[in-house]
Amino acid sequence: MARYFEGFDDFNSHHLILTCLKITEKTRKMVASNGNNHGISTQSESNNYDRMKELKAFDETKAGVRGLVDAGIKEVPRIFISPPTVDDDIKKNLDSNTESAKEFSIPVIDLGDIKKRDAHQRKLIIDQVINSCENFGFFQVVNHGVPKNLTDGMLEKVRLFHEQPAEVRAAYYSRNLKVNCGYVSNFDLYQAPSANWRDTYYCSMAPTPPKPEEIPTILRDTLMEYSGHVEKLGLELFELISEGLGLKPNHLMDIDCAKGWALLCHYYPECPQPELTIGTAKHADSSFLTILLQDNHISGLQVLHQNQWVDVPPLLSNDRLKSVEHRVLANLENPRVSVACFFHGTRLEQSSRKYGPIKELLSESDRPKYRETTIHDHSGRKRREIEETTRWFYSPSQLKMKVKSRNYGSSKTVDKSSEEVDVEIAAQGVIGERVIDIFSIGSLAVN
Ligand SMILES: O=C(O)CCC(=O)C(=O)O
Ligand SMILES: [Fe+2]
Repeated sequence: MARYFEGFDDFNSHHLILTCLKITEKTRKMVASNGNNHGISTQSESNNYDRMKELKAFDETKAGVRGLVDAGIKEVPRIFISPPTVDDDIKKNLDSNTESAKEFSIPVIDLGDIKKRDAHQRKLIIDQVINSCENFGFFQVVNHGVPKNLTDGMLEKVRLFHEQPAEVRAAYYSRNLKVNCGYVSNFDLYQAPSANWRDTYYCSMAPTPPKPEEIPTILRDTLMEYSGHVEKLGLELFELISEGLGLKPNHLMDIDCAKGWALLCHYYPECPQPELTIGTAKHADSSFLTILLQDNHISGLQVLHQNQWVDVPPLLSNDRLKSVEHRVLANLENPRVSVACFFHGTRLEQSSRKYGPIKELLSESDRPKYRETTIHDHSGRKRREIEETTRWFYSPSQLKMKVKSRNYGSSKTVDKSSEEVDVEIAAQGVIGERVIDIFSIGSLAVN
């Protein structure tokens, strides 16, 4: 461990370029001469493992996972190795072409000319959206109105950003997520049980858009153009989903679901031992809606459906009223790129808007199951506490609670009265958690 990062002792912002170059050279030589992992411990070198120190050393390179791969790493460093309790099915599912997984395929919805469709045709599309959301939690859309040259261009620019020399990327590296835009490897590097094989450029687009000069030149124009299109698509989907729920078309917009949103430009470098780590660990998005543009060539995205990991082939997609679990596998051969657009609502501390069950959907027999909460309260520390204790999934159509334990091993569905649910949630200290499930409408992948 010490050897690889030694040269970073004198690392500071004034000497950023010089130092990075020096270390990269030094590391290359070391890899060439030793053929080892630059001193970062791997599975085969388990003695003297100081995880926190290694995380910090990795973070301080500001070069991300791409930097490790460029330095010629041959084994996955231990900080990236997924503990078997969290994802011990990774290896098994690297080949998800199992018979059971093949039974399912992701619904594909054609949104073409939605504005020009008559009421009957529009209703058919809305039904498809709502059914896919309820039954699958994820769907792909085609004819979504985002031009192909723009989606291709966006993916290419993201790739170029992450493949710039390390010293150029390092200038954007920031773990201070209060800044509008930045580059970072693993937002939760110091909290997660293992690091993801992934780097990210992120940009918060609303409610306060970035100043163009805040965005790296290599991404600037394409990112701004793409974000205009993806926002339009998001608003369209919020409208369809509102209508599908039997609400006014602008209901979800009126409650500010589209008011705050961010773009995450992910890059998954090729990985020497993909069976030991994961690109993105299993999770459910906490946004109201996620629109995901994924790589045209490299697969890896999988959605959990009826306890099976189902591949999401490169194409355009989405979910409803439950936030489906998904993950991205690491892969041996080539880097993978994706752009996730999260409509997360107003997360600002000062925003007092509260979210809870949609009142119009409640009735005498369908009473509220959760108390109201603000997005700010719901996210951050509470979110982590929730993940460490219990995950709750609520599908209003089924009126059932799904309880998932942290070790992902057990899952059961139970019917509860609202009083029982409140008591149980209060006991866990996660009051108000329903905001995820009622509004976390899901993920939409675009190609
Ligand atoms: O890269 C992907 O395809 C998925 C990323 C993702 O799930 C996320 O950012 O929440
Ligand atoms: Fe996600």
